[in-house]
Amino acid sequence: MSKTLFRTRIKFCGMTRAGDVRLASELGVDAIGFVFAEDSPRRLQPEEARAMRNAMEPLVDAVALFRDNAPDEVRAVIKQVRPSLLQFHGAEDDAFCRSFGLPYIKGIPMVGLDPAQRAGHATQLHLRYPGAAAFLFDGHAQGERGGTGRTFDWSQIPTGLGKPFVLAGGMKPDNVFDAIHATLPWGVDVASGIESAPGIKDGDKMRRFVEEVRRADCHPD
Ligand SMILES: O=C(O)c1ccccc1NCC(=O)[C@H](O)[C@H](O)COP(=O)(O)O
Repeated sequence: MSKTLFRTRIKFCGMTRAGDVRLASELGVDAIGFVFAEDSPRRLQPEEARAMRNAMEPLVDAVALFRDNAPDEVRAVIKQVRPSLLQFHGAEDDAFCRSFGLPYIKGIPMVGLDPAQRAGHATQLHLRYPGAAAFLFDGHAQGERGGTGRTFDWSQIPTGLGKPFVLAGGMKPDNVFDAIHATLPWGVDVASGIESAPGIKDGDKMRRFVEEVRRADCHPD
């Protein structure tokens, strides 16, 4: 596709208030993430997420995020919230991620990789998650939770993935322009960089974030 027509997708993650969801939709955000990971300060109950799902406009993806949740819990969320995509951030394998019949994004920790993991990373990811719709590269180490606002060394992003990738980890209005230029992701994902407190989104930061992504798309070189 011509560079001038390409548009970097935006996902706002860890929404907990219907007003924030409405503003995100108005700003043209592509996807909204609801967190069900047990240890998250942004964790929602399925009924809370359902209320926010109902505040979403058409043509915006609802993403349900899990970290080693039990299969029954994933199924209960799907039934109540009707997400269009699932996102897994734990030790789930491909068979588990696929078993719910929805496309899935696999979160990949990018901090603390050893040389063996770095070598042939794209191939390893292909073999481990053949069913993934996309990978999301995040700024935490294996076994840690995401959503902490930490970046990672973007030069470690594997090349030759053959699938879209989403850049996450410490994205904020002040660095997302440079991050897009440095890595050319399919999309960017942000949680804490648009917050005033965990789960409480800040309208000005949300607006500035979207403006900076649009600016990067208008200045591809
Ligand atoms: O957000 C959480 O609390 C969370 C908990 C457990 C696993 C993943 C979690 N969040 C992942 C994300 O929200 C995104 O990957 C995010 O873009 C990265 O977070 P941040 O660095 O705060 O932008």
